[in-house]
Amino acid sequence: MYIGTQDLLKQYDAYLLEHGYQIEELVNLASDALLNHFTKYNRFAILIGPGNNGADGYSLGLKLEKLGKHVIYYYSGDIGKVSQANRYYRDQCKENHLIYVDEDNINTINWNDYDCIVDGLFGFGLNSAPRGMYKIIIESIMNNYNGTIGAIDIPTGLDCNTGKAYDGALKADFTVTLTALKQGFLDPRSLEYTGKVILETLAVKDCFKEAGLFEYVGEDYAKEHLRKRVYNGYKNIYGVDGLIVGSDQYTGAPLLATKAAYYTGAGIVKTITSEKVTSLLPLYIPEAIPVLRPQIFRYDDFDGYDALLVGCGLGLEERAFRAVIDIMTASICPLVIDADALTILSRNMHLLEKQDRSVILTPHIGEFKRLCHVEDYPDLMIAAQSFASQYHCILVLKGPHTIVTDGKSSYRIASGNKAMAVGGMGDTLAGIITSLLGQGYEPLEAAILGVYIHGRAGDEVAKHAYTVIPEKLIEEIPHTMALLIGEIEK
Ligand SMILES: NC(=O)C1=CN([C@@H]2O[C@H](COP(=O)(O)OP(=O)(O)OC[C@H]3O[C@@H](n4cnc5c(N)ncnc54)[C@H](O)[C@@H]3O)[C@@H](O)[C@H]2O)[C@@H](O)CC1
Ligand SMILES: Nc1ncnc2c1ncn2[C@@H]1O[C@H](COP(=O)(O)OP(=O)(O)O)[C@@H](O)[C@H]1O
Repeated sequence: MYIGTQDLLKQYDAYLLEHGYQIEELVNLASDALLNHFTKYNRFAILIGPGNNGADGYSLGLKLEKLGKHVIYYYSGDIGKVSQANRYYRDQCKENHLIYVDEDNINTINWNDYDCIVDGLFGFGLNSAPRGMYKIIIESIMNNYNGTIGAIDIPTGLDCNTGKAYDGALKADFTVTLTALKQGFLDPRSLEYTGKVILETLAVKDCFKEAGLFEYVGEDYAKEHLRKRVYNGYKNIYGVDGLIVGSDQYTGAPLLATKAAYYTGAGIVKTITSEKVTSLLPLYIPEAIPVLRPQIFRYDDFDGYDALLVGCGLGLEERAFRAVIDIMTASICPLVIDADALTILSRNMHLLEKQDRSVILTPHIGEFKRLCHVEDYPDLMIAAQSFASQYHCILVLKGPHTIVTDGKSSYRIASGNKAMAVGGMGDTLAGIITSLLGQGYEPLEAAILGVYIHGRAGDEVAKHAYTVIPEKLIEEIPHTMALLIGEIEK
């Protein structure tokens, strides 16, 4: 299953059109996919907007008419300004089935004459609140209609990217969404407007990835990719991780990252940290190996590691800058960069350009903006893809349904919940991803799997808790992994 934003979906349509498809043909395929979901109704009012959502409405209506259904098309706006496909399908409709709605006749329409209203007013092309007659039509239906409303692609008035309703939106009973889920549907509050969401893909060449759509990653991915531990495994085969984390000022983050790495299955974790943290570490997690962080790293300080993590409570003092620069220039194994190290990196972006190894960056949105030196983005998913592609790195952009992308393949992760908005949660995730990287998972796989496991462990805790404390989440990790691998039952 794939996910798109308004711009990504436009990109997908453009990709198909550039690869030999005609827009009328796509609309025909869209109505083929829609048809089954409407055949149980008999009398249809199809609301038609000016774009291809309206074209889908006409094309669907023509097919319903062929099945003997009663169909009336209600349209409005400037008829001279409709899309090419909209005109093409409109021309095939019988004149006496087309009703132009204006202020004079809106109150004469009895919507309850129909057992189904099909919403083909606006789809992903809507870019502001419906105005004028469109708004009046929506209000008239919402105030008077008692039957079933089925939306094509997106209920009119719902923002495709945010899932927020504009002033004037239809509340559908069900939405048949085409090609990909819309980013806005990830926000559960959108359900009030979409009703049940049914995804239908069109019968076209599989080009979701080429066109840049995001894959939605759930339990199936984790089950397929998570590996069983082997019968005669020895700790070294599960990796030696070096965590360059913590400072005398920030002592909690390194403890959480270290514990999370162990609980995710790391063989050995060496926590290269400040003096204060070296003394706290064994009390919190006796398995950990504290290493006092040198003022200046030498090349051989990085020998023998399978994965490195830098960040998590490192601070922003001069020696933290020194440490990040040393790690970026003198170490060679796969690297995870989190928290303060991202802020330091944002002032030294040239360091990222020179990396000849896998680098995973795990910013939250604030850190990402700092890395990009921008205040806002028209489309976060596209911004994430471009960043990863420009810097040849893997980007884990944290938030609800965290984004993971290497610029070529892009994902949104299904697990995680609002109870996880607690300090220390990012440090926990960084430890999990580093652990998987050290265990030999491919870097992109480690990032996706790490985010899924983190969110899933959080979901397990949230089943019986109002907040998810990182400590509790970490302790849930081994159980969650055993569940996913099928070694224990729910
Ligand atoms: N790959 C796919 O998923 C396909 C999608 N199709 C359909 O095409 C739709 C997208 O078509 P379009 O890009 O033409 O977009 P829409 O049909 O959503 O509407 C775009 C039109 O609405 C106007 N508009 C936008 N906001 C407005 C506002 N607030 N008030 C008044 N007018 C406004 C625009 O100027 C444009 O004319 C999809 O939602 C889907 O239903 C199919 O037709 C083809 C294949
Ligand atoms: N509302 C939410 N829904 C889902 N996941 C969330 C939510 N809030 C936070 N998270 C997750 O918690 C983690 C928070 O990371 P971060 O902001 O770096 O925390 P910190 O800096 O405090 O360690 C991320 O993995 C994020 O995806």
